[in-house]
Amino acid sequence: MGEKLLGQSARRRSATIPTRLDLRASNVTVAYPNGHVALRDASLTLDGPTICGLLGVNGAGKSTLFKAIMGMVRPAAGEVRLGGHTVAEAQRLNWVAYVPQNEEVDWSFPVSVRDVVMMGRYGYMNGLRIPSAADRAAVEQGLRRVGMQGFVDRQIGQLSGGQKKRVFLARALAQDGRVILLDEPFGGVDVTTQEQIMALLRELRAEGRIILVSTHDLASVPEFCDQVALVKGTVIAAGPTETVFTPTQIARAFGASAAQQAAGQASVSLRPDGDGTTLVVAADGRVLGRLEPQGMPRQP
Ligand SMILES: Nc1ncnc2c1ncn2[C@@H]1O[C@H](COP(=O)(O)OP(=O)(O)OP(=O)(O)O)[C@@H](O)[C@H]1O
Repeated sequence: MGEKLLGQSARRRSATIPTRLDLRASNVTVAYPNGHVALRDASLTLDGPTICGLLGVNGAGKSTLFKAIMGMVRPAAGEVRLGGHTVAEAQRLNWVAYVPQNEEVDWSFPVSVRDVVMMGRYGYMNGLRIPSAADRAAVEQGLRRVGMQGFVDRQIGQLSGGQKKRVFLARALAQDGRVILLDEPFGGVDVTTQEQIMALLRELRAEGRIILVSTHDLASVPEFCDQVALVKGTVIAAGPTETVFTPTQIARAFGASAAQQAAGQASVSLRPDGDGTTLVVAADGRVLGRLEPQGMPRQP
């Protein structure tokens, strides 16, 4: 009976996966129970396959947008659709996989690496959660792809920060999500691990998935993001990296002083103007943009 049910749901999944998947967040507003509005009227469209960087200061609303895409918070207004499906339907189809920030996980919980990665398969199992041969193979393959196959029986709390991240990536791989959300995958990892994770994300894009990555590592964005979404209480700009990851837009999202560092690679400087605004100036003296006191851009 269980096998039969599993077979039916597997058929349903394969029948409904579109060849091109899109993610559409439309005018999403999220308020937490304490009344704090973390996102207001946020819209983002991603036509996969793609790698999109989600950028913004601490508290800008990046994790909240992830939670809305995963169905962990219900928007007070607006909606998220994946391949035309609601978030609840996409969850049933196992489309959305999530790699959390290390800080979000209770590492004292006594589970092995195998158990954590197997969680990615729960959506494919019946109520008894007895792994099939396919589930075990997906777990093994996920761990192999992130180079953690040698740690399968280790308690998750006994791993380094970078190793924990790789295990959660393996969980997302085992889940075979069409949309993969990564919350700061490069925080606290060494350069080699960062390069390995980037290479893996490129592979996942080549497999047709949508990858949405929140990161504070702005320097790496032009190298590995096709698109960028800037978040500041809403999505203030989104689109191809070359058009959105510009000094003026970075200054808009990160504020004047942070933008000086963030946009250092683009050789810009910020210069106060007489009327209380700030000029964004290129190395050759061209004025690239002008920031209003509250950080909103205006044409020079
Ligand atoms: N459960 C909650 N209840 C109330 N407010 C919350 C809750 N979670 C987050 N917030 C607030 O919502 C805002 C957005 O938080 P969010 O975690 O989405 O930011 P973020 O961009 O992911 O930040 P970071 O870069 O620090 O991870 C912040 O002001 C935060 O304090």
